[in-house]
Amino acid sequence: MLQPITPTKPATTSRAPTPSWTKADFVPFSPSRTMSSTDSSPVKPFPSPGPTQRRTKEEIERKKEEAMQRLKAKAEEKKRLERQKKREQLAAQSLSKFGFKITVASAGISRYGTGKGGVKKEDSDARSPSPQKPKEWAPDERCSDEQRAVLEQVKAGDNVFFTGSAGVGKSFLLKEVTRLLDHLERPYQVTATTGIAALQISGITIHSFAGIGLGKEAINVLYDRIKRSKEKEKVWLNTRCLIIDEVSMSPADLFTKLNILGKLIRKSNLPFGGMQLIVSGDFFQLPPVPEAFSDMRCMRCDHTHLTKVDLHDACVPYEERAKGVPPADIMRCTDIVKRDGGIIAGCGFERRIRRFAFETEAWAECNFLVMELTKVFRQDHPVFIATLEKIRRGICDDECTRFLANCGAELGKGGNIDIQPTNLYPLRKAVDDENRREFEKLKEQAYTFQALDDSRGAYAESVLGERLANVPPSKTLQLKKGAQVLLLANLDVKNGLVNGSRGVIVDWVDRDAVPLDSDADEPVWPGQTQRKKSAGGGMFGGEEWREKAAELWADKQEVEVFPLVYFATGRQLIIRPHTWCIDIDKHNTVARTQLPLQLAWALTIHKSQGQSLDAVGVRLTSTFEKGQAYVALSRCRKPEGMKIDGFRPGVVMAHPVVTIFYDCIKNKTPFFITAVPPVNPLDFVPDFDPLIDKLTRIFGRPTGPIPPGSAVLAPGQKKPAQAYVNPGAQVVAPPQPYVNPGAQVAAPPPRVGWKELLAQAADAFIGAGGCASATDWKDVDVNKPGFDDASVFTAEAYRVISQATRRKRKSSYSAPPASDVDSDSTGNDTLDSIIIDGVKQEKTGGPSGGGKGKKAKRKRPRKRVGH
Ligand SMILES: Nc1ncnc2c1ncn2[C@@H]1O[C@H](COP(=O)(O)OP(=O)(O)OP(=O)(O)O)[C@@H](O)[C@H]1O
Repeated sequence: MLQPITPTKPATTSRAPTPSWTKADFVPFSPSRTMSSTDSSPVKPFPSPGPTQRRTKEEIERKKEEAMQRLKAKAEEKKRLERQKKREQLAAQSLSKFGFKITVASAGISRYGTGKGGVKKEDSDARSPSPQKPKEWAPDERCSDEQRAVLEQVKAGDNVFFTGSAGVGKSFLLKEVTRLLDHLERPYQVTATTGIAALQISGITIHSFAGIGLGKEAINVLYDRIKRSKEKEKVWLNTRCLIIDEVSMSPADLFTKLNILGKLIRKSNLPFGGMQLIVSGDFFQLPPVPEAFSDMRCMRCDHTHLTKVDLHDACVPYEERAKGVPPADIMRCTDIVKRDGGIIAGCGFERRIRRFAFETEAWAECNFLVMELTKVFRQDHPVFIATLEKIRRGICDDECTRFLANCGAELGKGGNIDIQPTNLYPLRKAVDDENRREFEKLKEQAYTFQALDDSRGAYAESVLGERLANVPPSKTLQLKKGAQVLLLANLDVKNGLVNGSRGVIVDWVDRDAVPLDSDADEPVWPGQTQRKKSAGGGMFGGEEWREKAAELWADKQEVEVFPLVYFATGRQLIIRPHTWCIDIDKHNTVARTQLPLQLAWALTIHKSQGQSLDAVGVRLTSTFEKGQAYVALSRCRKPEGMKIDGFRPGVVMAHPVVTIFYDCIKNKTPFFITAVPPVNPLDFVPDFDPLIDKLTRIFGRPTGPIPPGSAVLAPGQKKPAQAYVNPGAQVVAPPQPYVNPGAQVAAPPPRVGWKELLAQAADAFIGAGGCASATDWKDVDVNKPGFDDASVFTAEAYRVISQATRRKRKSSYSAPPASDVDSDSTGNDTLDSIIIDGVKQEKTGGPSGGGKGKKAKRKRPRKRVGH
């Protein structure tokens, strides 16, 4: 074996150096020479050959081989760059035809400056200030006075809601807000209510921030989910300031849940647990997608059986009818009597079905400083701006109709708008038809991909086709090189590859290709970013199961390639199959595996919200939603770049509640007035929760029935008490509940405690023959098919209680009782220092209040399960 040349020896010199070894030291290497363990003579190292030594044949061969490799690598690199350039050209060409530009964004976020990119660290951390904090901060010089005023309020720490028509620069201003927060070193999170809106402001979705998935479940389920993950909890705890864009698309329930979750996780009774809230949006634009009646779940106990009940006037203690606000339905969580005699207990919780976030108590609690931006930046044509403002408010007079009829004169005539318009349609079907037409124009070879559908449960199997008939990932997907595509899944949120991202297919990659380089400009191998990290191993929908589904999908395809897509964000990605699961109920799920792509020459109006476009074709024939026509018509920068089809005054609609809300903002009058106090967050936490004692000390014990809610304060109103004495208020102030003398006033439903609920559920479970007695619960496999919600609930509750009891017993009351059971606590809020209303409270009684002395023993009542 040869020793490496030591660095002290020059590798090449003009003269041969004198060897530092003697001839006697040189022992030629002979492979036959073996070393025996008994050989006592010290083995001398083989000396390195000097530069004058002749190279061996093998060495020459090796060098030659290396040189060849280098040449090959160089040639490949050259080819790669050429291929890359070609792909970029193709992508740029195809996207720019539609007015999209490729913006090469670096990975992560530049915290100071543009605020571009995703979250640099793990998603778990709020964006905390970086060490290179800019010394000086000044708003962008383009900011208007209104925009500067918003920044001042943000700086002051107020909860701010800024609103205004489309194009007044709300998203633009949010970027300025993040620059300001960076400067102030105030940890913040930038979120939006949809993936595409989040992409516009380089943020994440509000769901992703909160760690609540779709957020449809009851508050206690979501709370549990967050508490079980240290990372998710850390995000909530570390965020000082929460930014939410496109708040108009946030369902009212989601806003309510986030408020309560914020309080519970941050252990503070302040709205959203004391975070500063900066929300922006225009409620005249598209509203949140309404929840189907069959999908509604109880916010308190996650029961799926809700029934509509008559408005009992005693529960409507605020004035709203005088303003013309239509009364909202009340849904009550009720029992289900099963055919076999068992009962799945409902908790009796009632809530009013509201659509918009501003209709909730959570909104009222936040006491937003409402700031309306009025200067429109997207358009500069004064008549166009005035027309859009009328349409925003649901007004369409002759002047508007005439103006809109003359729009789009230059489009397609080779004038100053030479890009192909992006067509916007209200319905997905029309979008699909147009995409197919454009697709057929491409001369490239078409590849077809068939979806793989699967189901769990007998019922799911019977409705598989029906349930998957209208989902966006199509059953048969045809793609070609050069096709414009839309991503249908959040593949890499940090790098802006989210549901709605636009790109072009620039190449085909062999399915068996080895993982490619992870250069910034190279395709990221899908395994790194596309694998959905879902728990559950081989279970239906679990990670292993998804991998298997992807393999089965691949076996089904006739072609063995994946598309390489170049996105408008400047990133490219090999797109592999993705699986979507739709839960019908606990035991039935349908799933589709397909490439998460859709052709995208045309877009739905929903997907276009928040975008500015230079050339648009607006097709309004089948407009079905309030605000839809306004969103479509306000996307284009110039009237000459917008061609309108199917316009009639009837498509211009504004939601009456939104109109009332904005009138209140304009007149500085209260929207709703309420005497209902904010709900106690503990109404949504089971009383066997391990942290219940600690939480009770912060929030107090809930008393009385939970009001059905939805009583909202006016923008700018301070407290409910002040609302009634506000002399400036121009509305009839009704402090007394409205009681209809003719109506039979139904009594509010009795309060059902968690224990009763649990007992009822247990009875139902045992009654249904689930197991013989309560003690058998611990052996229950809750994942076994055939178990209904109640039994799962009961069995899991049993587990929680027994775990907590075991932990308590283990500690033998020698350690602080609450922290014993608080296995999920972050550790900085033990019994000795708890946070009440955002203020750290020191517990008295211990030496120097620091909690280092012996803790007082505390007798804790033994908890029993229902019966
Ligand atoms: N102060 C400003 N100076 C110059 N341009 C601005 C200013 N504010 C916003 N803009 C530009 O106006 C256009 C529209 O802005 P932006 O998308 O932020 O509006 P928006 O209110 O969020 O619209 P939408 O409600 O449709 O989402 C963008 O091109 C943006 O760069």
